[in-house]
Amino acid sequence: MGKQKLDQAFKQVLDRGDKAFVPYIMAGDGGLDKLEEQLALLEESGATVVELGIAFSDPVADGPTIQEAGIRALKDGVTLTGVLELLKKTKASRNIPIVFMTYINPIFNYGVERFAKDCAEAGVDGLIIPDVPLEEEELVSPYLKQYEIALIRLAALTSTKERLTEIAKRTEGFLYAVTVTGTTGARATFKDDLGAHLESLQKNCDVPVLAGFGVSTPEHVKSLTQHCDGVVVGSRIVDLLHKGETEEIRTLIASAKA
Ligand SMILES: O=P(O)(O)OC[C@@H](O)[C@@H](O)c1c[nH]c2ccccc12
Repeated sequence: MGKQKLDQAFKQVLDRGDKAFVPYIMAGDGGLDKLEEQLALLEESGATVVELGIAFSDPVADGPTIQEAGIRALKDGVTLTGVLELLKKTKASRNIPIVFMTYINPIFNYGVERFAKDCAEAGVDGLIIPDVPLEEEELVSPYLKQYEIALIRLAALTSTKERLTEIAKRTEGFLYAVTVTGTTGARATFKDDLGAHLESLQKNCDVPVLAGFGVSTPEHVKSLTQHCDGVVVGSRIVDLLHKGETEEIRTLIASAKA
């Protein structure tokens, strides 16, 4: 459960010499009744952990692909409550750890303590909350600690060395190393010194370092994972899932294998 389940999942993958692959999908894109099947597809395809997005009306960190997926989910009437209920009901049919990506607003609206409790009951093992900086995480961290839910911190390219060190020290589950300055979305290339940046993050971090934002091809996965423990892929997966291109999804996930 929780943090421990994440640690075990990463250990298993890294011990056999593979890299971690964390796909992101928008919960309820295509209808909430499809979620169980989508999670099963990702688990079968060899994903290490699934990052599940909760649709929100003001997704400040997201680019067009994920914004559109969020709009589709919201139009379909998907809510945080609905997602939690579905995950709770289908928990027994799943082995793969789940991490929520949600902005802080829906959590406040739901009630922080109740949210942490219901996440634990639904089998949500970790959280990514992009609009809660280090200085404000006390708003949620005590409750997450109580239910052993990992708070995954994001390391931005623009942060100072001191700040990055603190983030790497505090993070739980994994460190989310953001590879670009800007919003989510598939990109063609990365900055030249990204490898060195990822390696320096790894030096200060006891949990796996995963690179995310812009990662969209098997070639990206191969080259980035020379410098870190794995990748997070969002927009490309959202796009392929929307188009029903499941074979492409399998190929992309398999590219993290040794
Ligand atoms: O879509 P990309 O560029 O592959 O990036 C991953 C990303 O989608 C996923 O991790 C994510 C979706 N929304 C976020 C908001 C903040 C941080 C991360 C995310």
